[in-house]
Amino acid sequence: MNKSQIGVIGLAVMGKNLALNMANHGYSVTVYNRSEDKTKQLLAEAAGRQLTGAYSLQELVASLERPRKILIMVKAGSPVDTTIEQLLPYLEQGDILIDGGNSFYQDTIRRHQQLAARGIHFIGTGVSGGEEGALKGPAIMPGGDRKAFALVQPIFEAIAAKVGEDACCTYIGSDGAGHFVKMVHNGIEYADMQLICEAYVLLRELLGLKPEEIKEIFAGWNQGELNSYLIEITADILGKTDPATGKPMVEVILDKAGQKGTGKWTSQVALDLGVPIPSITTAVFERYLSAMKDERVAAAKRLAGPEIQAVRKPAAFAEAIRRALYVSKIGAYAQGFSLMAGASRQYGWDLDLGSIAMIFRGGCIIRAQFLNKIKEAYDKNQDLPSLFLDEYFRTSIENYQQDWRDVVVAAIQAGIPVPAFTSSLSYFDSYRAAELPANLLQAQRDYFGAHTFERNDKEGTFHHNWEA
Ligand SMILES: NC(=O)C1=CN([C@@H]2O[C@H](COP(=O)(O)OP(=O)(O)OC[C@H]3O[C@@H](n4cnc5c(N)ncnc54)[C@H](OP(=O)(O)O)[C@@H]3O)[C@@H](O)[C@H]2O)C=CC1
Ligand SMILES: O=C(CO)[C@H](O)[C@H](O)COP(=O)(O)O
Repeated sequence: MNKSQIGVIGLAVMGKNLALNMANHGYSVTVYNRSEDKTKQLLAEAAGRQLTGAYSLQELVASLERPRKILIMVKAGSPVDTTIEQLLPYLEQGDILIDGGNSFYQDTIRRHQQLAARGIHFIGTGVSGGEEGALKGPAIMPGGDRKAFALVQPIFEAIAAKVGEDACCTYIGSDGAGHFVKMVHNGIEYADMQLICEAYVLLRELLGLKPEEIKEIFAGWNQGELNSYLIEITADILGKTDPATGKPMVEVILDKAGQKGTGKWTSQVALDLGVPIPSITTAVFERYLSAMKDERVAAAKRLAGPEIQAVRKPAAFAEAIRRALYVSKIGAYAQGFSLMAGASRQYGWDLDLGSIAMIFRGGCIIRAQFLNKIKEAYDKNQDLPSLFLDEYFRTSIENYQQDWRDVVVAAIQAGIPVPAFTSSLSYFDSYRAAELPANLLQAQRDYFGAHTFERNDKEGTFHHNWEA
């Protein structure tokens, strides 16, 4: 019997579609899932393609050509460790395990070390694009053993999304680098989604627009510099009707956001690395606040806010919202890319931020025309301290910052929460501030705890006798 070129374990949304994508590109694939029904269902759906089913891990391993290449697409966390443990007895030195789930990068570093000690190569790879991307072309962010990656590179590049001639797949760096970058991708995704939601609520509450009208505005925005997958699907969502009630679909969905944890990890890691990412963290907190639905409903009955005043020039204000959204988005991406730069220094990954922007251009959830500008910025200066300092982004903010401030002020005066717009703006203002009030903060620390301070007129560390 001919051996398959690659195996896929885990046939839920992602694994199933990645396996189909590989088969569609002419690769022979053996598929396995813990519960057999998913394997049988996939084989039935994919009749005629080069997919072979395996009903045990031993059978899967035996069906693969050497060195074996096995893509694990199971639920992130302990299921990945369980799967690896169960596979190990059947593997040989030189075999390659690939974890394509949303694994925490520290777990990937640990697994990489454990498997290296046994002569097994490990590639921790971010995969983004959801169900459709997995089938038609995701963005792929592989990290780990570079020589092992070379053996799977042709398969990854074949199935990845393409922008022009470029495959949205590039080697990211050693051990956990690929999963780190995917985690930050998701953190940026959280901020991007929150910002779009804030633009939507401003159009709804300040301009009194209906979903169908907001859909047209988003569709228009998608033709310009905001062009992106998330804006495109937002316009699409706003045009859908609930078949059961005839109401706009968006209006029958409960305002309680879910999350699987990658945004929270991004914020936790940023705190550990000492890199500020307020818009991303705010987006995580807003999901938590949204989940407190009962408490919010009770509070709404007791805590009054201002009356919302109608906006006098709606068309001009809608344009101001667009501009504020664009520059807030620049702020969120500046934070995400700073975090990757910080991690690159910390872990010695030597991340190529321009190449990362390039692979984000296609296949993934945050794909956007705007990423070309980020790529160009890092092509000009790969050590750029912040995207804000690139000429294109600096000029965009210069041109739009009055609208940014006007929109945030209008929202605050109307009592409409826009925490991501606001935190992006405050991040920008803090970043551009030559002086912050941390001088007073240092004095306070020294006053109550003798924590000492530096002076701006001479070198050294000082303590003042505050109570003298
Ligand atoms: N869904 C998405 O849009 C995206 C998901 N991802 C990531 O890709 C990975 C796969 O995602 P998705 O396809 O949504 O699947 P899920 O995250 O929903 O996981 C379900 C799969 O994991 C298997 N599984 C769960 N627990 C175990 C276990 N203990 N041992 C063995 N197998 C187990 C399930 O097998 P069984 O059928 O037997 O229960 C099933 O195949 C995850 O890490 C996810 O975070 C990445 C990008 C996008
Ligand atoms: O990785 C992804 C896309 O890039 C997934 O869609 C992710 O699971 C979505 O995250 P959450 O459920 O936390 O919103």
